[in-house]
Amino acid sequence: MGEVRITDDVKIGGGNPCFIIAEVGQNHQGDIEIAKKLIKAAKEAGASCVKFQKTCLTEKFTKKYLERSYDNPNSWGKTYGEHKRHLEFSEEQYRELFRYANEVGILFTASAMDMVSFDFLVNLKVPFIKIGSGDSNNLLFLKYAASKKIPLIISTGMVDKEAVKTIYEIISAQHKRFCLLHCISAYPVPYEDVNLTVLQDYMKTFDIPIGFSGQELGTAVPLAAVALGAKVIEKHITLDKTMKGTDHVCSLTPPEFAQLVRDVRVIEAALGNPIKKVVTSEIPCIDKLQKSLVMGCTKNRGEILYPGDVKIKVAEPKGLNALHFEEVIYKTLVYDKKEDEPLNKGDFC
Ligand SMILES: CC(=O)N[C@H](C=O)[C@@H](O)[C@H](O)[C@H](O)COP(=O)(O)O
Ligand SMILES: C=C(OP(=O)(O)O)C(=O)O
Repeated sequence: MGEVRITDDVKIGGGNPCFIIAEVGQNHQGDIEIAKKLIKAAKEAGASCVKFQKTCLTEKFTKKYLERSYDNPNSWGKTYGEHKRHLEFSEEQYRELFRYANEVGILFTASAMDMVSFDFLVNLKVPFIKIGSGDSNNLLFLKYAASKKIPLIISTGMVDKEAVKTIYEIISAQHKRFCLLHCISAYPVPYEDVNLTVLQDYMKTFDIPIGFSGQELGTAVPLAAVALGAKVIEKHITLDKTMKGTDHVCSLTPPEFAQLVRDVRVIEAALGNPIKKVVTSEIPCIDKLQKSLVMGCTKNRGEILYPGDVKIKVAEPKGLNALHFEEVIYKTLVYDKKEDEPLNKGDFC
């Protein structure tokens, strides 16, 4: 699996730490101060990056769609257009947030929800661009994005494996600086629909870093994703899950996000390497509790050690590691030995 370079210091894939994206999305309620609080919270939680969603409404939606009534508790307007306009930051506000994230010291980017937004983000000089699941079937956009040669992280909700292969082919025809995220687009995703083992299939099929964008509740599923080898994790972050908005319910609060990051780092450390061996930290327990070979009875030099004559016990001093039991049986004692005395190499021949 290749590595994707995001900045001079940050790479995704290989042995690099899992890249953890705090997805603000539209959980800022259209309020730049809340957006800044979320950037700060993402930094303090230890996220690798904070992400927004940039949309040019007339590029992403048809006029009719924007005029459609959007009458629900998460709506910020009577029509979908009013709702989205309320949530959309201007380019100037994006520049302000970008500067703020730089000051705070966290990578900043957004998903480009259309080509106009893609160009804006390229000009803003974000380190990579996210393409959300809403564009996983948008082959024109994917070709355009690939041609710009900026690193991409692409989610694959709402399509099947054939479409994911098409995404892979379109981008890799131009470059390999991209990652694919397994994703199911529901808010929240029922656990039975997550199908996390798709990650393993992606890892077998594609020679690029694979990650997971989770819209289910809690942190168990992204943690399992890391255990399965995900190199990118994306989760929504919110100041308050009860706020108005479609995504708050499946988001993590700052303390939950911080716990996720800590747990991801624990899992990465714990995955270690697959060669089973005795490790240094076990030595005190070996010294204290590992069993060794001792005499089961008193016997003299020249006598044969029959199976019942050798016991396996925790002893001090220790005898031979008990794994050598079979090598001792039917050997002849070279010294006199009392019951419970350790049996060592050289004590028999
Ligand atoms: C597929 C996709 O774009 N999903 C995004 C990323 O997860 C979401 O944040 C949507 O923007 C959000 O759920 C839309 O909510 P509403 O329609 O209430 O503004
Ligand atoms: C829709 C998005 O992401 P995902 O498909 O990963 O939820 C996004 O990043 O805007």
